[in-house]
Formats: sequence, C-alpha cells, structure tokens
Amino acid sequence: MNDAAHPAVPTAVVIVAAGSGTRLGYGLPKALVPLAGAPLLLHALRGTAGAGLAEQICVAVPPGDTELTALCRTFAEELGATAPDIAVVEGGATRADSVRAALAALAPGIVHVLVHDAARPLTPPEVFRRVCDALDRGASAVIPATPVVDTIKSTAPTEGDAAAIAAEVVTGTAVREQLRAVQTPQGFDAETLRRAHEVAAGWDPEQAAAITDDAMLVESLGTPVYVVPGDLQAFKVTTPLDLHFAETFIAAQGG
Ligand SMILES: Nc1ccn([C@@H]2O[C@H](COP(=O)(O)OP(=O)(O)OP(=O)(O)O)[C@@H](O)[C@H]2O)c(=O)n1
Ligand SMILES: C[C@](O)(CO)[C@H](O)COP(=O)(O)O
Repeated sequence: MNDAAHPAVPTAVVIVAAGSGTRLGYGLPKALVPLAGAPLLLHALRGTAGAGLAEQICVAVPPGDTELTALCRTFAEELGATAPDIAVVEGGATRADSVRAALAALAPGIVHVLVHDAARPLTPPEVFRRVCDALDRGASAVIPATPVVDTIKSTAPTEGDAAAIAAEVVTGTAVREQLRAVQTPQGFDAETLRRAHEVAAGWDPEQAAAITDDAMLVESLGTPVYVVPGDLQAFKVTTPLDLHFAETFIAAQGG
C-alpha cells in the first residue's frame, strides 16, 4: 500500500466555501465564521496545505466576496514560494455550481482532484492521504466515510385522521450495516469528475436540487466509487451545536 505523503500524479484540491450558512445562522457566510479565532476557511486551507499533496488549491467563494479572497491571498503569501498555487473563483447558487466553477479554473495537467468542504475545518491529514492513495492505486472515485450510528428510517407525510396524530409516519427501516456517513475530501480522476458535472449541468431543477455530493454524479455515470475510512474529526459544521463542538474540541487539544 502506498502511504507516501505526496501523490503519484499532479493533484489539486477544490475547497468549496461559497455557501451562506443558513442552518448555522451566524449572520456571516459560513466560511468566514470564526472558530478558535480563525475563519472556518483558514482552518480548511491549513488542513489542506498541511496534508502536503496538492500542487494547486482552488477555492470557490461567494459571488462578490472580498474578505475570503483576501484571506486566500494572505495565506498564499504566508506559505511562500514552495506552497501550492492558490486560485480563487466565484462559486454558484448550489454546491455543484461552485464545484463546476472551480473545475474550470484548475491548472492544465491536473490528473486527480479532491473536492473538500470548507465546512469541515478539523479534517485530519490522514483522510486526505487515504483518498489520494486510493486514487494512486487506480480508483476513479473515492470517498471517505464512517459507519452510521443511528437507526435510519424512511418516512412519508401523514394524511387524513393520521395527520392529527403526527406529521410523518414510518415507511421503512434501512439496513444500518450497509449505510455509511459520507465526508469530504472526495477524490476523483479529474476527467471523470468533469464529465459527471457536465452531464449533471443538463439535469432538470428537481434532479439538480437533489445533488448533495460529487460522488453521486460519478455514480450516475456507472463508475465505481470506492470507500476509505473517514474520521469522526472530519465532521461538518452545519448547526450552532457543531460549531460549539468544534470550539470545545480545539480547546481540549490545547489550541
Ligand atoms: N452554493 C454553495 C453552497 C455550498 N457550498 C459549500 O459546500 C459546503 C457544504 O455545504 P453546507 O455545509 O450545506 O454549507 P452552506 O450551504 O453554507 O450551509 P446551509 O445549507 O446551511 O446554508 C460548504 O463548505 C459550503 O461553503 C458552496 O461552495 N456553494
Ligand atoms: C458533500 C457532503 O459534505 C458529504 O457529506 C454533504 O453532502 C454536503 O451536504 P450539504 O447539505 O451541502 O451540507
């Protein structure tokens, strides 16, 4: 197994940071929200650069942004000449649009691309490396994932008399052993990911609204998506409780 820190081929990391953070409700674009004194995007940039596998990092920021763009520029200057090239693009209305914008700005010759959420600021470098190693071993698509700990059920809205009892009723229980909670970075052969996004760009609005990660677009091409172990530390900051948990985690680490 190849555990080298550096990938076999030119590799880029796309960091999607153009979301608004509605569920966090902080009153700032989520990537700007402070965690232990630094914006979430800065944590993601440090983690990505620290993993030591990208020759380019391409960050998608909200349209019209100046602050996150300046943060990227400052970070690049601080890293100096040996650092990965850092590009900044305007993201789009959806996460998939933001990924598409970043893919268009990748340097020629990039063979592998990892797509990472700025909203996962504590992702350990080992997760990046596991994804990268699987790509180097020949996968076209790789996702990190963890086992699901809750029981997952499907539900439907109630109707008629049942609606007076509760708004939803259970329609089934998933087989938990077959389920995985999927994280980022997700890694791809760059051409495969481009093709998947080109196809999805033609989907109708209902299908487009149901896109929650990049791997599902590659799945729709019929390409195998391989799974490597994720890490609970790579959790996504989505709600105020997640942010509180991230603060507590960093404080407990002495940071
Ligand atoms: N139009 C969008 C929407 C999301 N993202 C990014 O995709 C990642 C995962 O999205 P999510 O956690 O849902 O972030 P938000 O869209 O900001 O959150 P919310 O849905 O609560 O508004 C985040 O890093 C976010 O910045 C993006 O780049 N462009
Ligand atoms: C890509 C992702 O982080 C994988 O778990 C997730 O699907 C993003 O979902 P969100 O609703 O955009 O937060």
